[in-house]
Amino acid sequence: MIKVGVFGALGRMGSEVVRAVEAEADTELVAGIDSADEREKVLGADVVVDFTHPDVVMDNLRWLVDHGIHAVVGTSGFDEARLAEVRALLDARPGANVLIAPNFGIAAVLMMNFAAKAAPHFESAEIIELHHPNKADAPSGTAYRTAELIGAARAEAGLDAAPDATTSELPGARGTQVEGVRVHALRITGMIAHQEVVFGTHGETLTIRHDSMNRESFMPGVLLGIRRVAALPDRLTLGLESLLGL
Ligand SMILES: NC(=O)c1ccc[n+]([C@@H]2O[C@H](COP(=O)([O-])OP(=O)(O)OC[C@H]3O[C@@H](n4cnc5c(N)ncnc54)[C@H](O)[C@@H]3O)[C@@H](O)[C@H]2O)c1
Ligand SMILES: O=C(O)C1=N[C@H](C(=O)O)CCC1
Repeated sequence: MIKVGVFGALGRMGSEVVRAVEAEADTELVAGIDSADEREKVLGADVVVDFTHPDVVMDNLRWLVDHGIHAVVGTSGFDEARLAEVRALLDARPGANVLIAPNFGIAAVLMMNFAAKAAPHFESAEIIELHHPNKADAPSGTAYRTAELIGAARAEAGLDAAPDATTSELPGARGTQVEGVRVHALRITGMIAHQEVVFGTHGETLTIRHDSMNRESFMPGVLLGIRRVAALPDRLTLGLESLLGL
């Protein structure tokens, strides 16, 4: 039996994780805590799942690593500087592994993987992410990671910057840039989590689209993380790709 704690248990994702952990035969909920609770309630857990907020997740991770508890993290906001900080934390303390996944949807992971594969073959590439309007961060962690993957694939292929003749622009009209890739963030009532990656070359375009229709869609990936995090070969794993054999 895997003993699981949940940080952010009253939130949209955390409450779904609590339900999923309670429903499985091989996982047991030690405690679900939210911002008003003491973290000590999860002592005794093998794994803690964090779906909180980018402003608090680093402090939570520090605490988990200090206490030797494996962490499965879905909270967004992990840029290279934060990942370096997590590596330093892990180097200083033996014991816990950390899995950080920008998106636990299996189809979302495939979408990112396909986008990275397509990237060297197109001179233009832009990302449109669409989410519910209660989302705190923009662009999404998924869009950020997708842009990093596309940027790296373009650089490796020796591609120049994507063509763009814009010389006059209202601020924001062309989105933001991550690793040279334009990212546009939409916040739309009725939506959950969606992304389009649009590629173009002469006479052909390719659009790769992913849609999460509900938050249950993330649970198979979260449960996979819970089951595998303790035995992962690296102390820090980024994304579900290696767990899916990608
Ligand atoms: N990786 C993925 O697949 C995935 C999927 C969905 C959402 N997310 C990310 O997960 C995060 C949470 O999303 P959400 O929609 O559930 O947000 P939410 O606002 O519904 O839930 C966050 C919860 O965390 C609680 N919280 C805040 N600080 C805390 C603390 N210090 N300790 C414990 N709990 C605390 C809040 O009170 C709230 O209940 C966001 O960063 C979001 O981008 C990731
Ligand atoms: O609902 C959210 O918030 C989501 N956040 C993640 C992100 O920032 O990419 C994953 C999708 C849902």
